[in-house]
Amino acid sequence: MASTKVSNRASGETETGDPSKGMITLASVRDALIRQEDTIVFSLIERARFPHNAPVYDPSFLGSGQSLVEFFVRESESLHAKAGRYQNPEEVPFFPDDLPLPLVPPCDYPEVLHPTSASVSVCEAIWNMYLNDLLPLITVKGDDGNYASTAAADLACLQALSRRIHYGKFVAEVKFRDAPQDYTPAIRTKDGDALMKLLTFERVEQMVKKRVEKKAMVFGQDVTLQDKGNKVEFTDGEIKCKVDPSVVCRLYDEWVMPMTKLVEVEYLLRRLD
Ligand SMILES: C=C(O[C@@H]1C=C(C(=O)O)C=C[C@H]1O)C(=O)O
Repeated sequence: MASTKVSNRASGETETGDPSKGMITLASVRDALIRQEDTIVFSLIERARFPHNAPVYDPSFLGSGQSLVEFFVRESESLHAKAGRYQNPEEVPFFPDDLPLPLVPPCDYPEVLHPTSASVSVCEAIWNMYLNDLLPLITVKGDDGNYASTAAADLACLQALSRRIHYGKFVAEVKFRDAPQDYTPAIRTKDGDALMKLLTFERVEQMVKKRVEKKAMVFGQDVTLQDKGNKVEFTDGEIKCKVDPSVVCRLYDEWVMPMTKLVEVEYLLRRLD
């Protein structure tokens, strides 16, 4: 199987693979996706601590026509851009227009992605899915006034989802390099459906869904103890999860994996430009 050199910088741990080996393979890319599941599940658990807090999403709340969550994400991305975050091809901003230039010297990220394909972004779809579909499923109705903390939790969820979904570019690059003879005809004829068939692995998708459901169950449990005088024991009892595991499974099934595959297709369609 072909592998792709990504980094030999001493401190350069990237999501794409083991920097000590400096290579990526489909297995190492999938390992990175598995690790990102933890970040996504934990960020959803953090967001679910707060009720829906509708004013955060109300464009009239600040009086500027921009919702608090949009303001929070735009301002955060501006700061992150100055610090050089978007020099990293693994990071895709939600609001790329008018971002300030980095104040830090350029970082020589290894060129793994094809230059014209690197610009693929499904941020708008992620934004709409998160606000309209996912939030009502992971939060209870209500308003506790914790608006800034809520927006900060939203930012963490949005960034984790975006990173995972846009990671499809790296998946697609490795798949292409592993089997250019399979992908090239469909790329040349711009056949998105054929590309979708080629890059889909049903069995892997089944495992992803099962694993994230289990992670939501394990990570979202309260661990309670009972002090029995001479020893401390775990308390048995009903398990209540902080985020519904079936919702996390559904998130991956209906949105995360389809969007990742859309990124893969869009990337491949431009791969030979
Ligand atoms: C990401 C991959 O491509 C597709 C998308 C998947 C996902 O988003 O988890 C899983 C399997 C494939 O159908 C992959 O092959 O690992």
